[in-house]
Amino acid sequence: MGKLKRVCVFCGSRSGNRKIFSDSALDLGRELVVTLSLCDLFSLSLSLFSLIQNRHTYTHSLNLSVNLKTFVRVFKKEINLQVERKIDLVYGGGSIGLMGLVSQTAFDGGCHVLGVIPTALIPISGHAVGEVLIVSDMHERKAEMASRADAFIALPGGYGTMEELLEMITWSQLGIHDKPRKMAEGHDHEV
Ligand SMILES: C/C(=C\CNc1ncnc2c1ncn2[C@@H]1O[C@H](COP(=O)(O)O)[C@@H](O)[C@H]1O)CO
Repeated sequence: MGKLKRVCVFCGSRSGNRKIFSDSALDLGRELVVTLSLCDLFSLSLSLFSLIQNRHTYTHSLNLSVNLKTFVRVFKKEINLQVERKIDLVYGGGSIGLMGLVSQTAFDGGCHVLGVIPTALIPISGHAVGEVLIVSDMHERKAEMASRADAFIALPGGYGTMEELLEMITWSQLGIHDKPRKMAEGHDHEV
């Protein structure tokens, strides 16, 4: 499978009564962003340097300047790979409940956020961040979300979340798509 560019997140329109629910929404938002801390950068640089040192100890008689050049080249390449890992989000729109938490976190971290919302829900869904796609009904919404995402993740939620996830699983069973699905309900269930 190629690199994930955009994931569709189904999640509660409320935050639920357990801290783990909102924590999982915040964690997922951060995972989409992935910004390395200085500490991450430092440990990554150390491990890369020692890797290159070890490799070159066998081939050259420990030529430090060669190793440093190689280190800088590999480090730059590796850093770009890591820092540029932004995965875009498509979700049900609005700012209520877990939907608000995951979308705001991804948006603040620089991910593109697309909320797909039926006209009738706009008045009860709160202000959305990012791009908003207004659709006529729930069926059109689901079709848009499904076609624009490379994978589906379900966070904790209620009947709405369950229904959306089950439909994606059913579509997969029917061969309508073969996109990965993952349910994160506090624990990690593969579905
Ligand atoms: C009825 C309530 C809020 C309605 N507002 C919604 N706005 C946007 N999207 C919604 C809304 N309600 C449900 N959805 C969709 O279903 C999923 C969440 O449903 P759940 O029952 O809360 O799990 C979500 O992924 C949306 O796509 C006040 O609760």
